[in-house]
Order: sequence, then C-alpha cells, then structure tokens
Amino acid sequence: MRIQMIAVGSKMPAWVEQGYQEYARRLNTDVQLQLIEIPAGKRGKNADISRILQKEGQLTMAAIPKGNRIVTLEVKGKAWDTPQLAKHMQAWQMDGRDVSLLIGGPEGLATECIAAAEQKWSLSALTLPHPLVRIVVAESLYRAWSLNNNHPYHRE
Ligand SMILES: C[S@@+](CC[C@H](N)C(=O)[O-])C[C@H]1O[C@@H](n2cnc3c(N)ncnc32)[C@H](O)[C@@H]1O
Repeated sequence: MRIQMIAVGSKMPAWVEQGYQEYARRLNTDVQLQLIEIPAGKRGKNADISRILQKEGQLTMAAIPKGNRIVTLEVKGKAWDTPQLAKHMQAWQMDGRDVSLLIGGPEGLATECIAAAEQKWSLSALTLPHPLVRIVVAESLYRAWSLNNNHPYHRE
C-alpha cells in the first residue's frame, strides 16, 4: 500500500526534511510513504487569504490519484492512539486502495479537502505547525506499522 502525504508548503528547513525522511525510509516496506508538496500561496500584506486557500485546495485535490482513500489531518478530527492507528492501517491495507493524507497550510485545509475526507485524523488537541505535523505523522505511521509487524520499535 502506498500512503501519500500531500502537504501544503515547500522548501522546509533541513531538520524537517531529515525528520520526515528518517521515518519514511524506515517505512519503505509493504507500506510506502511518499511526500507531495503543494506550494503555499504568497501571504503578503494585502493577500486574499480565502483565494489562496481555495487555490491550495484545488492543487491538493488535483494531486490525489483517482480512487484513493482521503484522510485529512485536522485538529478537530478523531484522536487515534497507536493501536487504533495500527488497526486503521490494517483496514486500509485490506481495502486495497492507496491512501492520501492531507495536511493544510497556515490557515488549514480548504473546505473542498475537508468535504472529501473519509476519515479525519487528529494528532492532538494542540494546533501544531505544519512542518512538525509531517514528522509526527511519519513517525506515528512507522510506529503503527511496527506494531502490526511485531517489530521491536514499538513497546507497550
Ligand atoms: C498550522 S495548522 C493550521 C491551523 C489552522 N488554524 C487550522 O485550524 O486548521 C496546519 C495544518 O497542520 C495540520 N495540523 C496541525 N495541528 C494538527 C493536529 N493537532 N492534528 C492534526 N493535524 C494538525 C492540519 O492539517 C492543519 O491544516
């Protein structure tokens, strides 16, 4: 199964790239994680934020391969602990479709993306900066995979 992380924002600092790559590389097994970056619109002084958000939403939707399961990362989504995430991952694999995980930019995800979600995943009640979200998601997926595969990385 391929999991595509489609995230608004590009040109991340090196620590973000390294953190994400560390877990994406480890996950490169029967579950493969890929990152697609959507360039964030320029937020100047008089920027039309709703227009920028709409454009980011259109680009995000266009990056999703046809038929993929869409899961949005939202503060107000469902909080999953690691065993629950591991169960979702198993269900995703059984389902046979690839998964697109959508991460928004500074103002979050466009309405279009939120409306398309089959599942909404919350990492915490805290609003996290979007670069950090990439790393937390990659690590959480790797941990869930290790639980499903009796790999010693995850300990109870
Ligand atoms: C800086 S946040 C956007 C904040 C925006 N005010 C909102 O409420 O969505 C950027 C993106 O990171 C993701 N994100 C941030 N915190 C999160 C959390 N606790 N759980 C899940 N996703 C989160 C979401 O995809 C969000 O669109």
